[in-house]
Amino acid sequence: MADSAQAQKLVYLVTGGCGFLGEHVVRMLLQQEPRLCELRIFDLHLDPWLEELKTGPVQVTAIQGDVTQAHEVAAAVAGAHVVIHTAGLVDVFGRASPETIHEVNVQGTQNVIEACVQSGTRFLVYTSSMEVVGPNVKGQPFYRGNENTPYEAAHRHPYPCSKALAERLVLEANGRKVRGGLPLVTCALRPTGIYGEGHQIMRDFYHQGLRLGGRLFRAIPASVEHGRVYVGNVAWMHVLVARELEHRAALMGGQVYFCYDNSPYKSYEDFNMEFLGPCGLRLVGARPLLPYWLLVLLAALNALLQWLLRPLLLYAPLLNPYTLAVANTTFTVSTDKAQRHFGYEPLFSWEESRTRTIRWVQAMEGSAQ
Ligand SMILES: NC(=O)C1=CN([C@@H]2O[C@H](COP(=O)(O)OP(=O)(O)OC[C@H]3O[C@@H](n4cnc5c(N)ncnc54)[C@H](O)[C@@H]3O)[C@@H](O)[C@H]2O)C=CC1
Ligand SMILES: CC(C)CCC[C@@H](C)[C@H]1CC[C@H]2[C@@H]3[C@H](O)CC4=CC(=O)CC[C@]4(C)[C@H]3CC[C@]12C
Repeated sequence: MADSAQAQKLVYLVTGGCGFLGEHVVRMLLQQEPRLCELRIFDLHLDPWLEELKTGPVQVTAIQGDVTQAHEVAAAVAGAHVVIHTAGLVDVFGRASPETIHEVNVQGTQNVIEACVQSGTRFLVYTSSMEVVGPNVKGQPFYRGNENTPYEAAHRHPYPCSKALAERLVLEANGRKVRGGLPLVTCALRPTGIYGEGHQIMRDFYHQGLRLGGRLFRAIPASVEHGRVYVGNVAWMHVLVARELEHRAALMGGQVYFCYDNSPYKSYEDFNMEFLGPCGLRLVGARPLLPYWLLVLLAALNALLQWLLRPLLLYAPLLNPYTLAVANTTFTVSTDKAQRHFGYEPLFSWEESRTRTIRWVQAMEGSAQ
Protein backbone atom coordinates (compact mmCIF):
# COMPACT_ATOMS: atom_id res chain seq x y z
CA MET A 1 0.00 0.00 0.00
CA ALA A 2 2.78 2.43 0.83
CA ASP A 3 5.25 1.80 -1.98
CA SER A 4 6.48 4.97 -3.64
CA ALA A 5 4.17 4.64 -6.67
CA GLN A 6 1.15 4.74 -4.37
CA ALA A 7 2.55 7.06 -1.72
CA GLN A 8 -0.03 9.83 -2.26
CA LYS A 9 -2.88 7.73 -3.49
CA LEU A 10 -4.79 6.28 -0.63
CA VAL A 11 -8.56 6.04 -0.72
CA TYR A 12 -10.25 6.02 2.71
CA LEU A 13 -13.88 5.36 3.46
CA VAL A 14 -15.45 6.60 6.70
CA THR A 15 -18.88 5.18 7.42
CA GLY A 16 -20.99 7.36 9.70
CA GLY A 17 -18.76 10.27 8.66
CA CYS A 18 -21.45 12.85 9.45
CA GLY A 19 -21.91 11.70 13.05
CA PHE A 20 -20.42 13.24 16.21
CA LEU A 21 -17.27 11.10 16.11
CA GLY A 22 -17.34 10.57 12.32
CA GLU A 23 -17.02 14.29 11.59
CA HIS A 24 -13.93 14.53 13.82
CA VAL A 25 -12.42 11.46 12.12
CA VAL A 26 -13.05 13.00 8.70
CA ARG A 27 -11.47 16.33 9.65
CA MET A 28 -8.55 14.60 11.38
CA LEU A 29 -7.84 12.48 8.31
CA LEU A 30 -7.77 15.58 6.11
CA GLN A 31 -5.32 17.24 8.52
CA GLN A 32 -3.12 14.31 9.45
CA GLU A 33 -3.01 11.82 6.59
CA PRO A 34 -0.75 13.19 3.85
CA ARG A 35 -1.10 10.08 1.68
CA LEU A 36 -4.82 10.61 1.26
CA CYS A 37 -6.05 11.21 -2.28
CA GLU A 38 -9.75 10.47 -1.87
CA LEU A 39 -11.91 10.51 1.23
CA ARG A 40 -15.32 8.89 0.94
CA ILE A 41 -17.89 9.79 3.53
CA PHE A 42 -20.77 7.35 3.76
CA ASP A 43 -23.77 8.20 5.89
CA LEU A 44 -27.52 7.84 6.06
CA HIS A 45 -27.79 11.63 6.30
CA LEU A 46 -25.31 13.95 4.62
CA ASP A 47 -24.59 17.25 6.37
CA PRO A 48 -24.07 20.65 4.67
CA TRP A 49 -20.57 21.13 6.20
CA LEU A 50 -19.30 18.47 3.81
CA GLU A 51 -19.47 21.05 1.03
CA GLU A 52 -16.70 23.18 2.56
CA LEU A 53 -14.36 20.16 2.52
CA LYS A 54 -14.69 19.75 -1.21
CA THR A 55 -12.51 22.75 -2.02
CA GLY A 56 -9.28 21.23 -0.61
CA PRO A 57 -6.60 19.14 -2.35
CA VAL A 58 -8.14 15.81 -1.34
CA GLN A 59 -11.12 14.56 -3.31
CA VAL A 60 -14.02 14.36 -0.86
CA THR A 61 -16.84 12.11 -2.01
CA ALA A 62 -20.09 12.22 -0.06
CA ILE A 63 -22.16 9.07 -0.37
CA GLN A 64 -25.66 8.94 1.00
CA GLY A 65 -26.26 5.32 1.92
CA ASP A 66 -27.43 2.79 4.47
CA VAL A 67 -25.05 0.22 5.99
CA THR A 68 -27.90 -2.27 6.17
CA GLN A 69 -28.03 -2.29 2.35
CA ALA A 70 -25.21 -4.61 1.25
CA HIS A 71 -25.14 -3.32 -2.33
CA GLU A 72 -24.78 0.32 -1.21
CA VAL A 73 -21.94 -0.61 1.11
CA ALA A 74 -20.23 -2.68 -1.60
CA ALA A 75 -20.36 0.22 -4.05
CA ALA A 76 -18.88 2.61 -1.47
CA VAL A 77 -16.08 0.23 -0.43
CA ALA A 78 -15.01 -0.74 -3.98
CA GLY A 79 -11.50 0.55 -4.56
CA ALA A 80 -10.95 1.83 -1.00
CA HIS A 81 -7.66 0.95 0.75
CA VAL A 82 -8.89 1.53 4.28
CA VAL A 83 -12.35 1.50 5.85
CA ILE A 84 -13.06 3.21 9.16
CA HIS A 85 -16.45 1.94 10.25
CA THR A 86 -17.96 4.33 12.81
CA ALA A 87 -21.57 4.22 11.60
CA GLY A 88 -23.88 2.87 14.22
CA LEU A 89 -27.18 3.34 15.94
CA VAL A 90 -26.26 4.77 19.34
CA ASP A 91 -29.47 4.30 21.24
CA VAL A 92 -29.71 3.54 24.94
CA PHE A 93 -32.96 5.46 25.36
CA GLY A 94 -35.40 3.14 23.57
CA ARG A 95 -35.88 5.32 20.51
CA ALA A 96 -35.27 2.49 18.05
CA SER A 97 -36.42 -1.12 18.27
CA PRO A 98 -33.94 -3.84 19.29
CA GLU A 99 -34.33 -5.29 15.78
CA THR A 100 -33.31 -2.01 14.13
CA ILE A 101 -30.33 -1.63 16.46
CA HIS A 102 -29.23 -5.15 15.58
CA GLU A 103 -29.73 -4.60 11.87
CA VAL A 104 -27.68 -1.40 11.76
CA ASN A 105 -24.93 -2.34 14.22
CA VAL A 106 -24.52 -6.06 13.49
CA GLN A 107 -25.81 -6.66 9.95
CA GLY A 108 -24.36 -3.31 8.88
CA THR A 109 -20.94 -4.36 10.18
CA GLN A 110 -21.23 -7.75 8.48
CA ASN A 111 -21.99 -5.92 5.22
CA VAL A 112 -18.88 -3.78 5.65
CA ILE A 113 -16.72 -6.88 6.25
CA GLU A 114 -18.12 -8.71 3.22
CA ALA A 115 -17.64 -5.62 1.05
CA CYS A 116 -13.97 -5.46 2.12
CA VAL A 117 -13.50 -9.14 1.29
CA GLN A 118 -15.23 -8.87 -2.10
CA SER A 119 -13.46 -5.70 -3.18
CA GLY A 120 -9.97 -6.52 -1.91
CA THR A 121 -9.89 -3.83 0.79
CA ARG A 122 -7.33 -4.96 3.35
CA PHE A 123 -7.63 -2.63 6.33
CA LEU A 124 -10.70 -2.25 8.51
CA VAL A 125 -10.91 -0.20 11.69
CA TYR A 126 -14.09 -0.64 13.72
CA THR A 127 -15.43 1.79 16.31
CA SER A 128 -16.52 -0.49 19.09
CA SER A 129 -17.36 0.75 22.59
CA MET A 130 -16.48 0.31 26.26
CA GLU A 131 -20.05 -1.01 26.46
CA VAL A 132 -18.80 -4.25 24.89
CA VAL A 133 -17.15 -4.91 28.24
CA GLY A 134 -19.45 -3.15 30.66
CA PRO A 135 -20.84 -2.00 32.97
CA ASN A 136 -22.52 -5.39 33.20
CA VAL A 137 -26.05 -6.10 34.38
CA LYS A 138 -24.75 -6.86 37.87
CA GLY A 139 -23.34 -3.34 38.20
CA GLN A 140 -19.85 -4.62 39.09
CA PRO A 141 -17.22 -1.86 39.05
CA PHE A 142 -14.48 -1.84 36.42
CA TYR A 143 -11.89 0.31 38.15
CA ARG A 144 -9.05 1.60 35.95
CA GLY A 145 -9.01 -1.64 34.03
CA ASN A 146 -7.22 -2.46 30.81
CA GLU A 147 -7.82 -4.72 27.79
CA ASN A 148 -6.79 -7.78 29.82
CA THR A 149 -8.69 -7.05 33.01
CA PRO A 150 -11.03 -9.94 33.79
CA TYR A 151 -14.64 -8.77 33.90
CA GLU A 152 -17.90 -10.59 33.48
CA ALA A 153 -19.30 -8.98 30.31
CA ALA A 154 -22.99 -9.83 30.62
CA HIS A 155 -25.45 -7.70 28.67
CA ARG A 156 -29.17 -7.54 28.14
CA HIS A 157 -29.65 -4.16 26.52
CA PRO A 158 -29.79 -4.21 22.68
CA TYR A 159 -27.07 -1.56 22.24
CA PRO A 160 -24.19 -3.26 24.11
CA CYS A 161 -25.36 -6.65 22.80
CA SER A 162 -25.13 -5.35 19.24
CA LYS A 163 -21.74 -3.70 19.75
CA ALA A 164 -20.34 -6.89 21.30
CA LEU A 165 -21.61 -9.03 18.42
CA ALA A 166 -20.31 -6.60 15.81
CA GLU A 167 -16.92 -6.36 17.48
CA ARG A 168 -16.64 -10.14 17.48
CA LEU A 169 -17.47 -10.25 13.75
CA VAL A 170 -14.75 -7.71 13.03
CA LEU A 171 -12.11 -9.50 15.08
CA GLU A 172 -13.01 -12.92 13.62
CA ALA A 173 -12.67 -11.47 10.12
CA ASN A 174 -9.02 -10.66 10.75
CA GLY A 175 -6.93 -12.86 8.46
CA ARG A 176 -9.71 -13.66 5.98
CA LYS A 177 -8.47 -13.65 2.42
CA VAL A 178 -9.73 -10.65 0.48
CA ARG A 179 -10.04 -10.47 -3.28
CA GLY A 180 -6.52 -10.86 -4.66
CA GLY A 181 -5.55 -13.33 -1.93
CA LEU A 182 -4.07 -11.06 0.73
CA PRO A 183 -5.32 -11.19 4.35
CA LEU A 184 -7.78 -8.71 5.81
CA VAL A 185 -6.35 -6.85 8.81
CA THR A 186 -8.91 -5.63 11.33
CA CYS A 187 -8.99 -4.09 14.75
CA ALA A 188 -11.50 -2.54 17.12
CA LEU A 189 -11.31 0.66 19.16
CA ARG A 190 -13.34 0.91 22.33
CA PRO A 191 -14.01 4.49 23.37
CA THR A 192 -15.32 5.19 26.86
CA GLY A 193 -17.90 8.00 27.03
CA ILE A 194 -16.85 10.46 24.33
CA TYR A 195 -17.15 14.21 24.93
CA GLY A 196 -16.29 17.32 22.96
CA GLU A 197 -17.64 19.60 20.26
CA GLY A 198 -20.90 18.23 18.87
CA HIS A 199 -21.79 15.97 21.83
CA GLN A 200 -25.59 15.79 21.83
CA ILE A 201 -26.05 14.65 25.45
CA MET A 202 -23.86 17.52 26.69
CA ARG A 203 -26.07 19.85 24.65
CA ASP A 204 -29.17 18.30 26.29
CA PHE A 205 -27.74 18.74 29.80
CA TYR A 206 -26.82 22.33 29.02
CA HIS A 207 -30.31 23.20 27.80
CA GLN A 208 -31.89 21.35 30.72
CA GLY A 209 -29.70 23.41 33.10
CA LEU A 210 -30.82 26.64 31.43
CA ARG A 211 -34.46 25.61 31.77
CA LEU A 212 -33.88 24.95 35.48
CA GLY A 213 -32.55 28.47 36.06
CA GLY A 214 -28.85 27.64 35.65
CA ARG A 215 -28.92 24.61 37.95
CA LEU A 216 -28.50 20.88 37.58
CA PHE A 217 -29.29 18.54 40.44
CA ARG A 218 -26.86 15.82 41.40
CA ALA A 219 -28.31 12.36 40.83
CA ILE A 220 -25.24 10.10 41.10
CA PRO A 221 -22.72 9.93 43.98
CA ALA A 222 -19.50 11.82 43.22
CA SER A 223 -17.54 8.67 44.12
CA VAL A 224 -18.77 6.75 41.04
CA GLU A 225 -16.05 7.20 38.38
CA HIS A 226 -17.01 7.27 34.73
CA GLY A 227 -14.45 6.96 31.92
CA ARG A 228 -14.46 9.83 29.42
CA VAL A 229 -12.30 10.58 26.42
CA TYR A 230 -12.05 13.65 24.18
CA VAL A 231 -13.47 13.23 20.70
CA GLY A 232 -10.36 14.70 19.03
CA ASN A 233 -8.19 12.06 20.70
CA VAL A 234 -10.58 9.27 19.72
CA ALA A 235 -10.45 10.53 16.13
CA TRP A 236 -6.65 10.73 16.28
CA MET A 237 -6.49 7.14 17.51
CA HIS A 238 -8.59 6.01 14.54
CA VAL A 239 -6.29 7.82 12.11
CA LEU A 240 -3.17 6.34 13.70
CA VAL A 241 -4.57 2.81 13.77
CA ALA A 242 -5.64 3.08 10.14
CA ARG A 243 -2.14 4.20 9.22
CA GLU A 244 -0.23 1.68 11.30
CA LEU A 245 -2.33 -1.43 10.58
CA GLU A 246 -0.41 -1.96 7.38
CA HIS A 247 3.02 -1.80 9.00
CA ARG A 248 2.17 -3.72 12.16
CA ALA A 249 -0.43 -6.16 10.88
CA ALA A 250 0.95 -9.11 12.84
CA LEU A 251 0.87 -7.18 16.11
CA MET A 252 -2.30 -5.15 15.67
CA GLY A 253 -4.52 -7.42 13.56
CA GLY A 254 -7.44 -8.81 15.55
CA GLN A 255 -6.69 -6.61 18.57
CA VAL A 256 -8.90 -4.37 20.68
CA TYR A 257 -7.79 -1.03 22.13
CA PHE A 258 -9.54 1.11 24.68
CA CYS A 259 -9.56 4.79 23.68
CA TYR A 260 -8.01 6.89 26.42
CA ASP A 261 -6.35 10.21 27.11
CA ASN A 262 -5.54 12.36 30.12
CA SER A 263 -9.10 13.38 30.94
CA PRO A 264 -9.56 13.14 34.72
CA TYR A 265 -11.43 10.36 36.46
CA LYS A 266 -14.67 11.81 37.80
CA SER A 267 -18.34 11.02 38.13
CA TYR A 268 -20.40 11.58 34.98
CA GLU A 269 -22.00 14.74 36.37
CA ASP A 270 -18.85 16.24 37.92
CA PHE A 271 -17.06 15.69 34.63
CA ASN A 272 -19.81 17.49 32.70
CA MET A 273 -19.49 20.40 35.11
CA GLU A 274 -15.90 20.91 33.93
CA PHE A 275 -17.53 22.44 30.84
CA LEU A 276 -20.99 23.46 31.98
CA GLY A 277 -19.65 25.23 35.10
CA PRO A 278 -17.64 27.83 33.13
CA CYS A 279 -20.77 28.33 30.99
CA GLY A 280 -22.78 29.48 33.97
CA LEU A 281 -24.40 26.29 35.28
CA ARG A 282 -24.03 24.94 38.78
CA LEU A 283 -24.46 21.41 40.13
CA VAL A 284 -26.61 21.49 43.24
CA GLY A 285 -25.81 19.09 46.07
CA ALA A 286 -22.61 17.49 47.33
CA ARG A 287 -24.64 14.27 47.49
CA PRO A 288 -27.52 13.04 45.31
CA LEU A 289 -30.70 14.93 46.03
CA LEU A 290 -32.92 11.89 45.63
CA PRO A 291 -32.28 8.54 47.33
CA TYR A 292 -31.14 5.84 44.91
CA TRP A 293 -34.26 3.70 45.42
CA LEU A 294 -36.37 6.63 44.22
CA LEU A 295 -34.25 7.02 41.08
CA VAL A 296 -34.67 3.30 40.42
CA LEU A 297 -38.42 3.75 40.78
CA LEU A 298 -38.47 6.79 38.47
CA ALA A 299 -36.36 4.97 35.91
CA ALA A 300 -38.74 2.01 36.01
CA LEU A 301 -41.70 4.38 35.72
CA ASN A 302 -40.11 5.96 32.64
CA ALA A 303 -39.66 2.52 31.10
CA LEU A 304 -43.30 1.68 31.81
CA LEU A 305 -44.50 5.00 30.36
CA GLN A 306 -42.36 4.45 27.28
CA TRP A 307 -43.99 1.09 26.74
CA LEU A 308 -47.55 2.34 27.40
CA LEU A 309 -47.19 5.43 25.21
CA ARG A 310 -45.39 3.70 22.35
CA PRO A 311 -48.52 3.35 20.18
CA LEU A 312 -49.17 7.09 20.52
CA LEU A 313 -45.81 8.83 20.82
CA LEU A 314 -42.13 8.28 21.46
CA TYR A 315 -41.30 8.90 25.11
CA ALA A 316 -37.53 8.52 25.51
CA PRO A 317 -36.16 10.43 28.53
CA LEU A 318 -32.48 10.29 29.56
CA LEU A 319 -33.31 8.37 32.72
CA ASN A 320 -34.19 4.70 32.32
CA PRO A 321 -33.05 1.56 34.16
CA TYR A 322 -30.17 1.04 31.76
CA THR A 323 -28.76 4.61 31.73
CA LEU A 324 -29.12 4.76 35.52
CA ALA A 325 -27.15 1.52 35.88
CA VAL A 326 -24.40 2.77 33.51
CA ALA A 327 -24.16 6.18 35.16
CA ASN A 328 -24.17 4.62 38.65
CA THR A 329 -21.43 2.02 38.05
CA THR A 330 -17.75 2.82 38.11
CA PHE A 331 -16.17 2.10 34.75
CA THR A 332 -12.74 3.60 34.10
CA VAL A 333 -9.81 2.59 32.00
CA SER A 334 -6.08 2.81 32.61
CA THR A 335 -3.97 1.33 29.84
CA ASP A 336 -1.02 2.01 27.57
CA LYS A 337 -1.71 -0.69 24.99
CA ALA A 338 -2.28 1.81 22.16
CA GLN A 339 0.98 3.55 23.04
CA ARG A 340 2.89 0.26 23.06
CA HIS A 341 1.36 -1.14 19.88
CA PHE A 342 1.25 1.88 17.59
CA GLY A 343 2.85 4.79 19.41
CA TYR A 344 -0.37 6.59 20.35
CA GLU A 345 -0.07 9.71 22.47
CA PRO A 346 -3.09 11.97 22.92
CA LEU A 347 -2.98 14.82 20.41
CA PHE A 348 -4.95 17.11 22.74
CA SER A 349 -4.01 17.67 26.39
CA TRP A 350 -6.77 17.70 29.00
CA GLU A 351 -6.52 21.51 29.18
CA GLU A 352 -6.95 21.84 25.42
CA SER A 353 -9.79 19.32 25.29
CA ARG A 354 -11.52 21.17 28.09
CA THR A 355 -11.01 24.60 26.52
CA ARG A 356 -12.28 23.45 23.13
CA THR A 357 -15.36 21.86 24.67
CA ILE A 358 -16.11 24.94 26.81
CA ARG A 359 -15.80 27.21 23.76
CA TRP A 360 -18.24 24.98 21.91
CA VAL A 361 -20.78 25.07 24.75
CA GLN A 362 -20.39 28.84 25.04
CA ALA A 363 -21.02 29.25 21.35
CA MET A 364 -24.38 27.51 21.66
CA GLU A 365 -27.38 29.72 21.29
CA GLY A 366 -28.72 30.93 24.63
CA SER A 367 -25.47 30.71 26.59
CA ALA A 368 -26.10 31.37 30.29
CA GLN A 369 -23.13 33.76 30.46
N1 LIG B 1 -20.88 8.65 21.75
C1 LIG B 1 -20.19 7.88 22.55
O1 LIG B 1 -19.95 8.21 23.71
C2 LIG B 1 -19.64 6.60 22.04
C3 LIG B 1 -19.84 6.13 20.74
N2 LIG B 1 -19.30 4.95 20.33
C4 LIG B 1 -19.46 4.45 18.96
O2 LIG B 1 -18.95 5.43 18.08
C5 LIG B 1 -19.65 5.41 16.85
C6 LIG B 1 -20.11 6.80 16.52
O3 LIG B 1 -20.96 7.25 17.55
P1 LIG B 1 -21.46 8.75 17.66
O4 LIG B 1 -20.67 9.59 16.76
O5 LIG B 1 -21.55 9.08 19.08
O6 LIG B 1 -22.94 8.60 17.10
P2 LIG B 1 -23.73 9.47 16.05
O7 LIG B 1 -25.13 9.03 16.11
O8 LIG B 1 -23.44 10.91 16.21
O9 LIG B 1 -23.07 9.01 14.68
C7 LIG B 1 -23.42 7.83 14.03
C8 LIG B 1 -23.51 8.11 12.56
O10 LIG B 1 -23.88 6.89 11.90
C9 LIG B 1 -24.88 7.19 10.97
N3 LIG B 1 -25.72 6.04 10.73
C10 LIG B 1 -26.64 5.52 11.57
N4 LIG B 1 -27.29 4.51 10.99
C11 LIG B 1 -26.75 4.37 9.75
C12 LIG B 1 -27.02 3.51 8.68
N5 LIG B 1 -27.97 2.60 8.73
N6 LIG B 1 -26.29 3.66 7.56
C13 LIG B 1 -25.34 4.62 7.46
N7 LIG B 1 -25.07 5.47 8.45
C14 LIG B 1 -25.77 5.36 9.58
C15 LIG B 1 -25.68 8.34 11.55
O11 LIG B 1 -26.39 9.05 10.54
C16 LIG B 1 -24.60 9.15 12.22
O12 LIG B 1 -24.10 10.14 11.36
C17 LIG B 1 -20.79 4.41 17.03
O13 LIG B 1 -20.44 3.20 16.38
C18 LIG B 1 -20.89 4.23 18.53
O14 LIG B 1 -21.35 2.93 18.84
C19 LIG B 1 -18.53 4.20 21.18
C20 LIG B 1 -18.30 4.60 22.44
C21 LIG B 1 -18.84 5.81 23.00
C1 LIG C 1 -29.98 11.32 34.88
C2 LIG C 1 -29.20 10.07 34.88
C3 LIG C 1 -29.03 9.51 36.23
C4 LIG C 1 -27.86 10.26 34.22
C5 LIG C 1 -27.99 10.06 32.75
C6 LIG C 1 -26.64 10.00 32.09
C7 LIG C 1 -26.67 9.00 30.96
C8 LIG C 1 -27.60 9.52 29.89
C9 LIG C 1 -25.27 8.75 30.44
C10 LIG C 1 -24.36 8.23 31.56
C11 LIG C 1 -23.33 7.31 30.91
C12 LIG C 1 -23.59 7.45 29.43
C13 LIG C 1 -23.12 6.33 28.50
C14 LIG C 1 -21.65 6.03 28.66
O1 LIG C 1 -20.87 7.19 28.47
C15 LIG C 1 -21.18 4.94 27.73
C16 LIG C 1 -21.68 4.99 26.35
C17 LIG C 1 -20.98 4.37 25.38
C18 LIG C 1 -21.49 4.23 24.08
O2 LIG C 1 -20.95 3.49 23.28
C19 LIG C 1 -22.72 4.93 23.67
C20 LIG C 1 -23.16 5.98 24.63
C21 LIG C 1 -23.05 5.52 26.09
C22 LIG C 1 -23.99 4.32 26.28
C23 LIG C 1 -23.42 6.70 27.03
C24 LIG C 1 -24.91 7.07 26.88
C25 LIG C 1 -25.40 8.09 27.91
C26 LIG C 1 -25.09 7.67 29.33
C27 LIG C 1 -25.88 6.43 29.69
